[in-house]
Amino acid sequence: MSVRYDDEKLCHSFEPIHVEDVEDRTHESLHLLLDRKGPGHEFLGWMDLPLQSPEEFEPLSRVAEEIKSSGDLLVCVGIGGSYLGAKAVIHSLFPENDRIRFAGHHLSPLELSRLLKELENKDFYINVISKSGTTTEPGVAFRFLKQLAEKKYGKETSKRIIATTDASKGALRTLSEQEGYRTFTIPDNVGGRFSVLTPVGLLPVLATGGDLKKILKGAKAGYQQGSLDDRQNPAFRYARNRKILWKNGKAIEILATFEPQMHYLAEWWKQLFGESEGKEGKGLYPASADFTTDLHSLGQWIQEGTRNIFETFLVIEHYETDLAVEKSRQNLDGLDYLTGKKMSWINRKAYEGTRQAHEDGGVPVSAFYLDRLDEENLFELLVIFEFAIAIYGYTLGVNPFDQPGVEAYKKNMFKLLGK
Ligand SMILES: O=P(O)(O)OC[C@H]1O[C@H](O)[C@H](O)[C@@H](O)[C@@H]1O
Repeated sequence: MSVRYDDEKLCHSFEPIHVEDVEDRTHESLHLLLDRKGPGHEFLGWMDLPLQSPEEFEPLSRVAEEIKSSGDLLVCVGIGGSYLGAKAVIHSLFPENDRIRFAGHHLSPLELSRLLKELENKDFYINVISKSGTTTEPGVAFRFLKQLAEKKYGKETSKRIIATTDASKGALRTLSEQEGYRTFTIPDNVGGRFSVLTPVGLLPVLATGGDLKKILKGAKAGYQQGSLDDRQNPAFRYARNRKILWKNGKAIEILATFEPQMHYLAEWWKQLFGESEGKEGKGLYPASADFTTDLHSLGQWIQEGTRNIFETFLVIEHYETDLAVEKSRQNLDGLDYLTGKKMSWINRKAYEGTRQAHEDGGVPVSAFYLDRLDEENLFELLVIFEFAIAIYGYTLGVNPFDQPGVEAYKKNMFKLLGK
């Protein structure tokens, strides 16, 4: 177990009467999930994914290896759950990898033009990812990218495009079969935002250097923690705390980290939580902050603004790469008091100081500690978050596995586009 949830101080701030009531409801919700009897139970395939064995991924590992060893760029085309898991993991673990690009998660002519221009002079693979196979943003981007690939590679194009989509439905499946692309399947019972442990997340992550065995080890540890039928289960405690805070008028949760490499992890978390809990007039607004950067912008608001927020920190305990401050000749910058101190230690003190300040300012705080930033810790955390939001959704009485509200903007857009 490398991921630890610390909510001790937070729990002391709760009135016992609030805890008891919510604790029972959370326990029922955990059971609803484990017994697979709650709303949306047909989308619980994500619960089985952490228990897969590396052998089950052989074809996927082979393609990932082919891309990795080619030295070519990999362009991942997808939006929402079809790109955030891979982006979160790659940005956290391999930020130095300059052979991955993401497209299809926006409608910007500027960004897409820039990418197409860059690709003119480079060799590339495309991994187009869409569960429905009909999403507009990746569909449009893929049309441009496919045309460029066809111009460049002619008949060889089909060797350079890999589609990750539904087993039988959707335009992407039909197109892939007609064009002879290699395909990987997103299981029917796994929703997009829960798909990081399917080919959706794993092909890009493995092609970028991720270690499958470590990934599955971490995911299994997350499963063991998140599915534990015990009130010490961190996903259970986190869900219960969120419910108590929501019931007591908190509207916004800020997921805050002191590690910029975890920026996209928070973006992944925002989709996972936002789409799962924000419905029927209920749910917390999942927001995020990058510290210490945002302490110089949002810090004022968090410290003294409307008291409808609480904060969850993501903290890395040990850094493999570190720097120590060296003594200067004249101490002109006044920083000699830090001589010999490591950056990780300074970062930790910034966290401790911030946490105390925010607690003093009336912000309820808890934290997830990761022993280090690697595949095992990261996937353990991702799976704990998946369990937590499923349990929390059930405490609210909503179906955490649908997202009916996302259709509203699409309807209007399609009308305006003349679809
Ligand atoms: O994978 P796709 O079918 O292209 O869907 C991509 C994303 O878009 C939708 O609008 C949903 O709200 C998301 O949950 C989903 O992850």
